[in-house]
Amino acid sequence: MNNAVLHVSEVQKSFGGLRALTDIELQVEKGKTHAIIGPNGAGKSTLLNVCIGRLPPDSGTVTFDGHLITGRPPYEINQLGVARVFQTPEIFPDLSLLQNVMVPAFAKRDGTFRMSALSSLEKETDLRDEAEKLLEDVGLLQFYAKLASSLSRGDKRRLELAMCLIQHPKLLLLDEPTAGMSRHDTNRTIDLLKQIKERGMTKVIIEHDMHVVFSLADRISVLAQGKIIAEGTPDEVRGSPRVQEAYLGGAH
Ligand SMILES: Nc1ncnc2c1ncn2[C@@H]1O[C@H](COP(=O)(O)OP(=O)(O)OP(=O)(O)O)[C@@H](O)[C@H]1O
Repeated sequence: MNNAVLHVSEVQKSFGGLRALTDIELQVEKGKTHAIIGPNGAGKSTLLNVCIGRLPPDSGTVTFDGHLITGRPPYEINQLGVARVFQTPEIFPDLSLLQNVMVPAFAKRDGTFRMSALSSLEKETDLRDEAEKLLEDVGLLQFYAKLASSLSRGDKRRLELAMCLIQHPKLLLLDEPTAGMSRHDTNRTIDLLKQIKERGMTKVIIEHDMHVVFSLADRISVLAQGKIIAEGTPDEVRGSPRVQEAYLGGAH
């Protein structure tokens, strides 16, 4: 695939005697939404952590936007344009929602962020306007002055999404972005992620909710026991007997 912005090649990762990833090949095309699905313990989060530099692979390479990023620390990979939303949201609990969204933009622009600079943050009207717009997009504007610690888990997830979007990443990695959300909020998040796609952002989504996967994905890779057992369009994956046997089953 010539237009791949993310290319994972021959990646292996073990934890002691457990092989979490075996010979992983993944190519994510620019501007597309690529879902990674698979049963619990299949290796999805491990793969994402390898891509963002949180875990070094035992062997193999990860290339992003022409840069070899294998073994580089997470902040360097982030500076290259990779942002991610985690299963457990990583937010600043003692800051307001608005401050939470502004901090990553400030940090990206200046390279570092000092808490002492926080009071000057809110005087940056362009940044503040953009942060408010993003809070509106994720449905949290009415709570902008509240402390982030007061939010539900699903709302923290949406706050973290806004914190990612203000960085204007080239690649957004989402680990179960709708977990803990009501069906209404899930659908709202799907709509938001569709809008982001229209802006040309590439996304990799790990998701258990097949409604979310089939609403958003251009391509799907299926992981089972650390191996990619299928890759293709949603229709191809849905029709694969191997996938049905390994994962989708009757329940999905
Ligand atoms: N830091 C770690 N140390 C030891 N084993 C780990 C570690 N992280 C993951 N594992 C193991 O590696 C395997 C893959 O885990 P991983 O979390 O990547 O799966 P997953 O597909 O994301 O699962 P889930 O859908 O439940 O989040 C599992 O057997 C898990 O127990």
